[in-house]
Amino acid sequence: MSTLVVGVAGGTGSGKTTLTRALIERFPGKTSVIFHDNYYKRHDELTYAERSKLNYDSPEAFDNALMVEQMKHLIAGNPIDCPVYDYTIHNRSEETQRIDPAPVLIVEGILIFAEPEICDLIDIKLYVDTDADVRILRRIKRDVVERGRTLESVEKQYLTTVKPMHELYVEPSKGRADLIIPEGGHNLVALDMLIHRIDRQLA
Ligand SMILES: Nc1ncnc2c1ncn2[C@@H]1O[C@H](COP(=O)(O)OP(=O)(O)O)[C@@H](O)[C@H]1O
Ligand SMILES: Nc1ccn([C@@H]2O[C@H](COP(=O)(O)O)[C@@H](O)[C@H]2O)c(=O)n1
Repeated sequence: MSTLVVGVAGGTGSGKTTLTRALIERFPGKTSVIFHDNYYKRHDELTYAERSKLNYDSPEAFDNALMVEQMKHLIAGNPIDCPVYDYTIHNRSEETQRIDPAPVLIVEGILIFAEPEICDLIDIKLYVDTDADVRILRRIKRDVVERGRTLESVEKQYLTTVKPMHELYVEPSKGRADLIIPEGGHNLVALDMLIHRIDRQLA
């Protein structure tokens, strides 16, 4: 079985997961997905307060070697036990998740195109492009409702690390994309083109 690797990058809150979900729904049973976020480094040695101050928007925050190794396993047709990240504690959880290989491997994350070894394994590179004001509004809502954060902590993190790292690493990585998609999973024209391209691979 040959594997088509589709990368979905873009800033925080841009709509990456929405696009990823739209692709999974269109190809039931034919996709496996891995999220770069699940490969954030473990920090058991730090307290919650110390972990909450770390920079989570730089390539060094991730265990990229493990992600590359597991991507290669999936591409070779073998299952993996993927780490599972828990944003509410700023740490990797004790669980792992079994992921089986599939004809289409979707890889999602803000920094996947900023890491050459990950980028080199991706066949179709998609960058979801959304204005920064829209993204921060979405992020505030999500981080407070789903990730147990306060408004003040979201604001502080955004200004100290998220925004500068976006400008340093995420935005420049757009240049490595094959396709730049405004509106992500809601862009029906782009979605249709992608579906045709993936259909061709699966035929
Ligand atoms: N094109 C869009 N128009 C309006 N809302 C969107 C669009 N794409 C995503 N969203 C919403 O924005 C929020 C963040 O989207 P998500 O896909 O989780 O972003 P990311 O994975 O890039 O952080 C979600 O609530 C999602 O429903
Ligand atoms: N403990 C953590 C780990 C990561 N983040 C933030 O997640 C963002 C990436 O996820 P998206 O779904 O928004 O793409 C990234 O910008 C990190 O700042 C966090 O807040 N806490």
